[in-house]
Amino acid sequence: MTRVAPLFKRLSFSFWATVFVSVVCLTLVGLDVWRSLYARTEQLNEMERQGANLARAMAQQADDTIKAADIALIEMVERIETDGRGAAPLARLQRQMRAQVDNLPQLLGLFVYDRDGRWLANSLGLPVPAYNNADREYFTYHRTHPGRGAHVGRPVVSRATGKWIMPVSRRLNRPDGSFDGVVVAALDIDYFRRFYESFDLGRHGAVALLSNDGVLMLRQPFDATRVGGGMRDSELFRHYASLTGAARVGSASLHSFHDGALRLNSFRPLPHYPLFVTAALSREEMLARWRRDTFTRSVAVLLLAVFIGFFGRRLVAQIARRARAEAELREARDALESANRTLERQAMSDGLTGLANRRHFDVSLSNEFSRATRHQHRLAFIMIDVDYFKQYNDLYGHSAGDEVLRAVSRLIRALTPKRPGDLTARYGGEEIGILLPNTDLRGAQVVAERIRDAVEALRLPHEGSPFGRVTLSAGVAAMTPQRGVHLTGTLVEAADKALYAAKSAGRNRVTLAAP
Ligand SMILES: Nc1nc2c(ncn2[C@@H]2O[C@H](COP(=O)(O)OP(=O)(O)OP(=O)(O)O)[C@@H](O)[C@H]2O)c(=O)[nH]1
Repeated sequence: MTRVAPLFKRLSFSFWATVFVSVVCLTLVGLDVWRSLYARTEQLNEMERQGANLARAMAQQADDTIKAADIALIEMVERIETDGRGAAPLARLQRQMRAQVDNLPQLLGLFVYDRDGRWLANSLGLPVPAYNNADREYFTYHRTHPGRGAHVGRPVVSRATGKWIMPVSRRLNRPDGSFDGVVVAALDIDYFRRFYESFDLGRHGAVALLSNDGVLMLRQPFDATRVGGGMRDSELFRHYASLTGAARVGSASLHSFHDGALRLNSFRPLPHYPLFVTAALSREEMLARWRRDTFTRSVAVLLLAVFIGFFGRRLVAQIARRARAEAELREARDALESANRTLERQAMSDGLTGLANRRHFDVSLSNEFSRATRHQHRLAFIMIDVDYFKQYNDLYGHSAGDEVLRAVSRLIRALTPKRPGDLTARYGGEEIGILLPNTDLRGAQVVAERIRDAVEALRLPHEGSPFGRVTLSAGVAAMTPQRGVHLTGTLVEAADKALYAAKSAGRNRVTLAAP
């Protein structure tokens, strides 16, 4: 604290004002940068949440759609394997298949093929056998795989309807377990597309349904050249395939297989089938609005900071100018006061000796006389005169005489008591008076003797004096002034008379006035 406080005072107000304006501007800009970064993170988080929600909805819809068709297939397998393939059971089965297709809007048709791929029954009412489907991928799959689970095949264009379908199929077995044909549900690709079209994916977003072995089942926007094709080389598939378990529900920024754009891909597996969905949203598109907002606000904040900085600077400069002007005024006032004090001192003091002058002495004498009268104190006065000074001037010159007066004055000043009211003054010519309030005759005599003695001891040569050196004589008077009886002049006259007596008695001595 003790170090900080002086530092605070030493640095100017304009310095602190500059610091304040700078801190305000920097804080403003800093807060805006922080807010913008926070908004960006929020925007990306929101995008991730949106992608995850989309993926969840798509996975659920695909799973439910396939499951409904698969339940119909399970029932058909059960019927055929139980009731056999006679004309009557097949006619009954075909009626039931038509009813199923009418119930499920995602179904374009249900089909039964024998072990050679020939049509046994269908829900479309087409003559049997109309086509042979032994070449289809799902047919080959079931012929070569003894498993009884559902198989979701590559999307193909239906031979019966000419529409894009996704085949879901199951294997038919003989009682001995050997292959005996396939039942197929043809899912309408348009059914999925209509669902996907209901999502707002932005201009650069995309959603897709893929099989776990890398076949693109469906994509929105729809791309007929890629649907049913392999995507094993795509960044998306490689990333998904590297994940296992719960990690397959997640998201990653990946480059698109289709256009190379960087998108945030949220993926999720279907709960019951070896498929997964992905919802890809464009980071650039999502951040475009954030960029626009940030740019507009940043320009406004920067303008504000520049505005504050500019006017702050002007204000600080003005404050600094005013502070300088005030300092100059203070200096001028101090110089004036000092000059006044010097003038005052000069007006009250004697130029040659530096002692109080006659005017000062008269004022002090009057004051001290009144005070002594009021309090009935004694007031003493010593009148000092250099002996044979005229001769000294004549012998050594006026300047040398001045020098003696200065030396004697210095001595007298040094030896005179310094109590309040004591005053040493040049009374006139080579005469010096010493006013000593609260001092009796004896006390004043001691002072006078000490001065006389000291001057003599200086041994300043004086050929014109019988003593051979500069000496002085003093007359001492003291009184307790009585109101209406004494005047200020009374004390001076008494001292002057005593001085005259000292001169008459041979000089270089102190004479006391008669009480
Ligand atoms: N150098 C100098 N001389 C001064 C000054 N003031 C007065 N004097 C001279 O002091 C002398 C005073 O002489 P007087 O008082 O007549 O007598 P004195 O020669 O001192 O002799 P005594 O006083 O009788 O011992 C005069 O010649 C004045 O010219 C001064 O400021 N400087």
